[in-house]
Amino acid sequence: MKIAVIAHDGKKAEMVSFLNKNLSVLDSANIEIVATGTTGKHAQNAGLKVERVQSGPLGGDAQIAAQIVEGIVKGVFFFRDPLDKHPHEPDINMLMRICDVHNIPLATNPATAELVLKGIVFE
Ligand SMILES: O=C(CO)COP(=O)(O)O
Repeated sequence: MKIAVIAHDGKKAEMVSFLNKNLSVLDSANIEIVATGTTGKHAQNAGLKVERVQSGPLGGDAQIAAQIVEGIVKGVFFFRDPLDKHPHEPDINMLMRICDVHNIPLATNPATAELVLKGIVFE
């Protein structure tokens, strides 16, 4: 199963630590990860194996949405920063809408991500 991970700048460290903490769970469930460009770079720099698409503001959110529409991505972990502004807010809203259109689990903070991951693993 493939999941997408995305984190705004203020949340990238939290995303890397969430992935590191759950590394063995992700591996044992054969979960592949696709990430937006800069989030993926941070994950790769921490030694994690992830596929990268474009950076979010350059269309990465749209690329992940397309993978949801195509039935490739089955869950989204999107650690949004509610205290920052994002010039590509329309793309962010579009991605969240596409998750709802296709009934794809969407975790927007680490607490929810833990619960969703448990659900995915024990599915
Ligand atoms: O902005 C983002 C999602 O909206 C994240 O993109 P990056 O991972 O490229 O920073």
